[in-house]
Amino acid sequence: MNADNRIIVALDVSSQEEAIALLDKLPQVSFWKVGLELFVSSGPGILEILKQREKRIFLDLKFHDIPNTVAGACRAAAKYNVDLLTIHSTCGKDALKAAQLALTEGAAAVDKPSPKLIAITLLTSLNSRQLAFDLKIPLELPEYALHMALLAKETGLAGAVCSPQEVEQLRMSCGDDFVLVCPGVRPKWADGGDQKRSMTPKAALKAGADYLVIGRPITAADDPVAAFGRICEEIE
Ligand SMILES: O=C(O)c1cc(=O)[nH]c(=O)n1[C@@H]1O[C@H](COP(=O)(O)O)[C@@H](O)[C@H]1O
Repeated sequence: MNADNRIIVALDVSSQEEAIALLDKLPQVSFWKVGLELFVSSGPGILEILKQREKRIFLDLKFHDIPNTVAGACRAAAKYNVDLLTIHSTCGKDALKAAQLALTEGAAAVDKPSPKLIAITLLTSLNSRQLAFDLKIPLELPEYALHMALLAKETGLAGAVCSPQEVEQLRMSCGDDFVLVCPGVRPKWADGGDQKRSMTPKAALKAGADYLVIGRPITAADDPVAAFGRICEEIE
């Protein structure tokens, strides 16, 4: 796979019009992420637009609920025929299992391939201090992230979302077939913003990420085309 096919650009805007403007500006991007801001603002229409343009789609709705509810949400999401879908590992094993089963059944019911369900391990906006003092988790951060990834793997999920700082360890423990998606990616020249566990795109890929999720360093740049091009050059 070309290095630039491994970049998923986050469409974190608040209207379909803004999203389409970014799609028009960046036709070279092949994989887009639709997250909570855009989906809640404008609904599923954008998914159809991305499909018409033959783009791959990461539908990042980060489900987090009881088994019956996440299963229902996954069954409904299966009809969108996206490539990746997210759920929080902290839902627990029963909910992860129910979600995976419902997604597979939902996709079969509409005769579409099943999206890959991937689990959030620990949000990249959190650091070890917050894990210990705010969330009161009595584990070292890398150990916690690995535990959450293994929970997803043992439950039959296709992969996990993790920070690039943990991806090497997760790759070693979860194997090559487990899809590892890394947000919290920052080129040296970009603002860190609210991301706490970052690495550069090149270092994240070298550490074992399958895909990088990058938003603001591209979409909020003065020149998004130049920013995307610069990142592709840096990782080639
Ligand atoms: O699931 C995600 O994609 C995600 C998980 C995570 O732990 N951290 C994280 O930043 N994300 C998403 O990745 C994107 C990162 O955007 P930027 O910080 O602008 O590059 C946002 O859309 C986040 O919702």
